[in-house]
Amino acid sequence: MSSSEHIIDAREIHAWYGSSHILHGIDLQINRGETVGLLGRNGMGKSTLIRTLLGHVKQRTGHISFFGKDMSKARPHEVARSGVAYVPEGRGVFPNLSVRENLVMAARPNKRGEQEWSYERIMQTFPRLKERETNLGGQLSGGEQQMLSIGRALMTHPELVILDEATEGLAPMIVNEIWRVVGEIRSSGMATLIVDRNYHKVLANSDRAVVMQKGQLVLQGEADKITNDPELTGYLGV
Ligand SMILES: Nc1ncnc2c1ncn2[C@@H]1O[C@H](COP(=O)(O)OP(=O)(O)OP(=O)(O)O)[C@@H](O)[C@H]1O
Repeated sequence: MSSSEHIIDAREIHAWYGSSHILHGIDLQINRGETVGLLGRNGMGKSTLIRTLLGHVKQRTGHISFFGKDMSKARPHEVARSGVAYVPEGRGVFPNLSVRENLVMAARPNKRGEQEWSYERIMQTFPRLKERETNLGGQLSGGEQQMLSIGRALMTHPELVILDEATEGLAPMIVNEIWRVVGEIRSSGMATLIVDRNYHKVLANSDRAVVMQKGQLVLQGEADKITNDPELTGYLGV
């Protein structure tokens, strides 16, 4: 596969916070339309890897390309323009704008100039947001804000959407809603990188999974194979 077919092609990534060496030579590729689960215990470097790919961690070495273009030194706003949407835990919502305004202002057509994820489609996908259409972002529950944040990401028509702990701290019913939407995104052909504590759900909803331990990738492969790997539970501490 040529590198331009990879959405992300990261090689030998190292990253530091001050003098703490956190990532130790990570190679990660994400292909078009692929759903990848990123697993590992707390503190193993998952968020740091995502933040490094997005240009938020300045102390980094290695090679990162997006769609075959060198982005090793890119800054966050340049990455954001490259077709990768990041949904951080419970953020990215404007509290003083309505649900509708939050969504409409994010809209950007896809490469063919179409609004595949239109406002109406987002309303169908998230019936709870439809009920809150005129409410302000700041009046929503945590789960609704998370849905709005995912909805905003979809309306930008990214090639890849990164969901970092999207279900963290939410009520079970909302968590189920979010997993349903993850399935819908997957079947729409949009690539996804998912981090979530519920590794069963991650594996059930991914094509491929990678497992991190102490800043390194220690296990990777097709999700159904990883599920049955006897080393998995050891790496996850479960
Ligand atoms: N801003 C920071 N400054 C210094 N050290 C940090 C910072 N953020 C994270 N770390 C450290 O980097 C290591 C990796 O943390 P990271 O958040 O990437 O792990 P994680 O796998 O995402 O875990 P979690 O699920 O707990 O977020 C940890 O040892 C953490 O304490």
